[in-house]
Amino acid sequence: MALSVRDVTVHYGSFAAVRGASLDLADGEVLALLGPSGSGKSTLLRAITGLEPASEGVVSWDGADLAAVPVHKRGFGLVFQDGQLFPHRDVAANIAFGLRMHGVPRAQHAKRVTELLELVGLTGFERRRVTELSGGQAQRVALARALAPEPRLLLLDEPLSGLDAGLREQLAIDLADLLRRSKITALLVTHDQEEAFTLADRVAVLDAGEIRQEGAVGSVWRRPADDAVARFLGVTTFLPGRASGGVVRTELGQFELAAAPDGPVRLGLRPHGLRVASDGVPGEVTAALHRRDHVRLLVRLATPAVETVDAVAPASSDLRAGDPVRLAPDPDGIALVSGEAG
Ligand SMILES: Nc1ncnc2c1ncn2[C@@H]1O[C@H](COP(=O)(O)OP(=O)(O)OP(=O)(O)O)[C@@H](O)[C@H]1O
Repeated sequence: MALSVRDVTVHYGSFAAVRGASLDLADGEVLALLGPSGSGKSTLLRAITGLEPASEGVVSWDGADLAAVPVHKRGFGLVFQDGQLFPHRDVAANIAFGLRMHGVPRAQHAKRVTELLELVGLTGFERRRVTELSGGQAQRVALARALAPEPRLLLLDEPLSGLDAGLREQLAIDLADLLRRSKITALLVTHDQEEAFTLADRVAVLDAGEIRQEGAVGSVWRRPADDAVARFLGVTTFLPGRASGGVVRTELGQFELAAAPDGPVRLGLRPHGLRVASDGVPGEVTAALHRRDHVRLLVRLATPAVETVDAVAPASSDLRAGDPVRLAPDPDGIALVSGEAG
């Protein structure tokens, strides 16, 4: 295991911002620390880098404890939300800074800078002043600078959150491609689930300083460990049911869920887990919100198990509050929630 974090607790004064966090990261793997604002993601990342002392626990690399290894000797590359470039230097000098710090001979700088600019999609930008870059370009330069000394671990703290939505999506795709192509081992902090799912192989979901669940992206999405994780991952309705042979019977109809163990289960529905259909559970629209590619509905049902649910209709729908509607389940929007209700 490349990175290993065991029972790490970090205090700010008497307040424990991270409690008993453990995680592992294998070579070439990308792990996202995902969680709401204030859940302790940045604090855990800072403890791993050595920027924040842990009051308990061990951070090790290939089995060697890093406690006595200073930040700049850990072989980690860092990228923050605001890339923190040197404003008075051009792009090449910013990237070469990382090389100088790691004793790469000056004669090799220009070639390496050119390679890195190509890697981040900024070929020919060497002489550009960093004050003349767009937000997205600046983050690409920050990434190139962090990658310059070939770090054994890349740590990214909300690297895309300062950018507008469209750019963020594009840069997330480019970054995911770069991490995979170059087989970079990386730890990413984000509060954005789409970003985490685009970039990471595995996610660790934090809430109130604790890692609540850790696993492959798909399994965390489909089987959240508890209600808090489920809510954070977009579940808005909880629904009891009874499973038998991969079919779950509920008051809102039958759901096919191969993973459901026979017996009582708890389902978590995301809004698109219920769709407007000609045949289904009857209800009345109480609100309709028009989104780019669908209409999000709030629907009052006549069932005792759940009174109000979120649902979706096609973008072309002209449903309004007060209209009668029927809803049918869509397995794609349904998760199996483990653990205690909360
Ligand atoms: N230097 C500090 N001194 C005291 N408390 C701090 C300090 N830094 C963070 N905290 C507190 O620790 C908790 C965790 O903060 P942290 O920044 O790690 O959360 P986060 O999940 O990264 O949040 P965000 O997504 O908003 O950056 C918060 O309650 C925060 O207020």
